[in-house]
Amino acid sequence: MIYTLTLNPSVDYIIGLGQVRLGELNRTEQEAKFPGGKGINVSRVLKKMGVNSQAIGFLGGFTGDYIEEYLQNESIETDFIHVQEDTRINIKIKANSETEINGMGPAISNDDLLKLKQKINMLSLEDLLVLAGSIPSTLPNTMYEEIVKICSEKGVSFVVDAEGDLLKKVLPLGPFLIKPNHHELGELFETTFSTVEEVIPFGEKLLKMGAKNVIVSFAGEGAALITANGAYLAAVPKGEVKSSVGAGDSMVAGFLAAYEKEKDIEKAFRYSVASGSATAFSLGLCTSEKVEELLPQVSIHRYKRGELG
Ligand SMILES: Nc1ncnc2c1ncn2[C@@H]1O[C@H](COP(=O)(O)OP(=O)(O)O)[C@@H](O)[C@H]1O
Ligand SMILES: O=P(O)(O)OC[C@H]1O[C@](O)(COP(=O)(O)O)[C@@H](O)[C@@H]1O
Repeated sequence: MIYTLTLNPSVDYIIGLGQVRLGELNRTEQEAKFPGGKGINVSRVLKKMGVNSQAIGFLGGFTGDYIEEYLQNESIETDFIHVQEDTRINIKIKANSETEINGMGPAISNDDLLKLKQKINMLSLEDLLVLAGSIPSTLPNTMYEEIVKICSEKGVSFVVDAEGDLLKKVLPLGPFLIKPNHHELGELFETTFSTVEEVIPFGEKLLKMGAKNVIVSFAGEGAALITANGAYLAAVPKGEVKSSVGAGDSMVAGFLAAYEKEKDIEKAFRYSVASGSATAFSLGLCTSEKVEELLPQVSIHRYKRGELG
């Protein structure tokens, strides 16, 4: 069974307007609300692809109720721990560019934390845990490390989609997959990238640090998959971006759904990219039909060393 852990879920409030004028009254021209948070998005896209998962983490207040009900209406299994304060609301502004304001999240008590660890302790060898997104500001930033240590003792495979130290610290324990975007990868190594090829040596460093498979996304510019058996580059489909919120999470879900079915890493990468773009071209997450439609437009080639010139 796949479990997705969202320590800091959100209601994503997406607003569209021509231009944002700071310090003035702005009115929206378009708005939408969705349950959000990286693990929750992974569970929702997995479901669309016919793969069941259980969504776990912390939810609280009216925003937490909204998320739980939404997931239950989509027949997604949930087992959240309920906390006192409200789950956060993340604001996504789509004007001439995309701006995000993500909340810090509710307080989590020691009791709640203990309940979560008990839940993780019940996972077994056949399970896979996706740890995705930020952690509420009251939790120690060793949180992922602690959870991953439990997984590693129990032989549970795990995937991590998180930034900075949260990601770095879990690498020695051997995540099956990590998916930084090019900004996050750049921050890890204190550098910047201008082409997708440039990320490959840094993906290889992450393999040496312990990751088994690394996908680096580069928004509309392409994506790279780096594995012990070689690296692949993907050109992403062209289209109109409606909202890229959840595109990265859709890549993780697309990869896992396809890998679960055929255990073919290159095919899984193709699905991953098609799923990311299908979400970017939608308001909300992708549908499986949109992913299938985009698949032929994802061209993948094996990267040959020296290609960089
Ligand atoms: N402008 C775009 N055109 C086509 N696909 C896109 C575009 N922006 C994002 N995507 C798709 O979404 C994936 C993830 O986007 P990215 O912005 O790199 O990740 P994240 O959402 O994690 O920041 C990309 O690999 C691609 O498949
Ligand atoms: O936990 P974080 O890092 O604040 O991110 C949470 C946000 O990321 C999302 O999961 C979207 O992530 P991606 O666009 O990277 O796929 C939103 O639903 C949510 O608002």
